[in-house]
Amino acid sequence: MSLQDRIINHFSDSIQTKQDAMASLCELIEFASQRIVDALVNDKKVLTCGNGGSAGDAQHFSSEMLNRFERERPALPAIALSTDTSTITSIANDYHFDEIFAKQLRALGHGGDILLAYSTSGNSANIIKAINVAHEKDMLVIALTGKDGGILSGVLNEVDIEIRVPSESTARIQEVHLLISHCLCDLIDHQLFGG
Ligand SMILES: O=C(CO)[C@@H](O)[C@H](O)[C@H](O)[C@H](O)COP(=O)(O)O
Ligand SMILES: [Zn+2]
Repeated sequence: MSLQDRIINHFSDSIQTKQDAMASLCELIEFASQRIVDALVNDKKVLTCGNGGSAGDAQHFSSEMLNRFERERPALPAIALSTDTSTITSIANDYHFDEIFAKQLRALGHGGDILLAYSTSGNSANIIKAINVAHEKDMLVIALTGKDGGILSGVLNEVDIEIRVPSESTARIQEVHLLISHCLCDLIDHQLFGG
């Protein structure tokens, strides 16, 4: 296969995954955006986490909340738990890598806040531990996953929301997670500020 054929395959697979996701996930994305808006109007915040490319997604979303998405509007409260290298390395060094999000959440999360967790496999132990802490604190969990949802899908409670991208490919799932994040930003802005 030529290099250009490989590129065409990546684009075709990405387009197909997005079409599959569009056909199955619109209602859940709408519902998730409404839960985030409910939290924000009650002076609560969104805490985000993820590993690797998903750490990038977590901070991408929080920066669009804190700064702006596509319009001028007030800053919205969000914290990415994947960004503070001093805190992350010390927790991993002194305790365990599985604790890097959970320990921050114990300090920063409050009842009514939302944990927005990104995991393509649903099997990252530090995400599972963060979800357990979120539940202890009466936070709602919105999980962006893929594949079969992994362990994560089994630890969510009945009010949590799992948005599972119908794909087995980590890269394709991440590409749709980014699109879903931008949908959430747009829907949040629209519900809060109109237009
Ligand atoms: O970006 C990629 C692959 O596209 C990688 O960095 C990937 O995010 C890492 O392998 C993560 O550790 C995978 O974690 P998860 O999505 O299974 O929770
Ligand atoms: Zn990636």
